[in-house]
Amino acid sequence: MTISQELFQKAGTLIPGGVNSPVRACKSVHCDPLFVASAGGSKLTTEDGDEFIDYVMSWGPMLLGHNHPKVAAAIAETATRGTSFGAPCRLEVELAQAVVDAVPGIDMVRMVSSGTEATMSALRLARGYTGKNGVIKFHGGYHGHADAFLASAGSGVATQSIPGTPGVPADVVKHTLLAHYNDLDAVRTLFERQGDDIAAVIVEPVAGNMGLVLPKPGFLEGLRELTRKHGALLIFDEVITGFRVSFGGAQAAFGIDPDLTCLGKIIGGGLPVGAYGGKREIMSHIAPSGNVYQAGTLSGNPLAMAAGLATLKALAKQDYPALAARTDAFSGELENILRGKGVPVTRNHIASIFTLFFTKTPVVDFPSAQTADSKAFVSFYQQMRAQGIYLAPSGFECAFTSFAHSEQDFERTLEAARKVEF
Ligand SMILES: Cc1ncc(COP(=O)(O)O)c(C=O)c1O
Ligand SMILES: NCC(=O)CCC(=O)O
Repeated sequence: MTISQELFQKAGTLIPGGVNSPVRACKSVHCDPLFVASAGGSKLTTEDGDEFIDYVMSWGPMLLGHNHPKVAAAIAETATRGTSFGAPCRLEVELAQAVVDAVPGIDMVRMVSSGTEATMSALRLARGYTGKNGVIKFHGGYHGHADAFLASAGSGVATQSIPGTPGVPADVVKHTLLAHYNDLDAVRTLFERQGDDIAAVIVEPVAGNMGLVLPKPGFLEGLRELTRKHGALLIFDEVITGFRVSFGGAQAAFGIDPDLTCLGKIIGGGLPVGAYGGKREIMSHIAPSGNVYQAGTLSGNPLAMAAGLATLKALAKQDYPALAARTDAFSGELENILRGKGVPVTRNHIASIFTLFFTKTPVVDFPSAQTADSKAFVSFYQQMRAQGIYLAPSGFECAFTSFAHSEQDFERTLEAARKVEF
């Protein structure tokens, strides 16, 4: 047995499924998870001493690469002054300023400790602000694990084929309305039928939890128009796309002005941070300036703020278009290699994110993502992992590159792909 396998066996007796988040268990690719001992730049090193080129990057946060010296130094320096105050600190103001400066739709922002908290709180605010209950989400969209969002969710819910999660009351689910991503007509119909009681549309502006799916031209614009028309809020869940699709997120890249924006992952530089923000008039309804309650013992934690701030400062100096072009070229070559082996492949790419779907069908929504051949994916995943390439263990997730990935990393990855047999 490897050390990872020993640890996983022990973990299984102590932690449900042996993991603290289901997607890590690698169940659907019929592998045991690798236990990571350390990470630096584009690489992970396991407890067994094996090195992997990482395209998971902690599920998105590590856009600068693992253990970036500036981020590590900021955390260490801040820790010398204490780890949690439960009282306001300077770093919260500085990170809030950095977020407001970067993200066009955010005038005010509230820090929380995860993406789940950000989306859950944004929905509560939308309901409190509009006095309505309904929320439209998209099939295959994942917004964390709050009750309202687990219906037809992507990511691990899709990977494990969990139809409707036990434990979520029907009284809650009845307020969640579903449409297919990129299907504006379906959203229009929901508004026509039930518009009086729809508080918000929540959308990943670029979907990243059914694999990567780009918005069709006009889709996001249409959501903006429909929500305005019916007095509902448009919530952009930019937990993946924030600071990644561009420094100002997908909203800056696509020129759409959402009412509320949810952030997570990159904003914490690898520490537990989420945030939700938006128009001053709406945000001022949050307690204590307003009556929509939301709180957190560790919200605005100094170590987390320091990591986020150091990350955003370093990212502001990075060449996003260059990384996008390199990721496009690399993922395009990967696509060519696989196609050359006779397997059908559809590639979706934006910025430093891509997904290769094992299907001929263009992937524009959850049903088309589900046409991908999961057997081919499992085989690809296993053979790549055996050659030191660490991909997300599900066809419904994205591959992430980072500013730390070198051309040599890409070349080694392509070399591994050339050896894969289907
Ligand atoms: C788009 C999106 N929203 C929300 C979340 C939830 O964030 P967290 O896992 O930090 O709770 C995730 C990822 O997990 C996500 O990808
Ligand atoms: N794209 C899905 C996630 O990032 C989730 C990570 C997790 O639940 O561990």
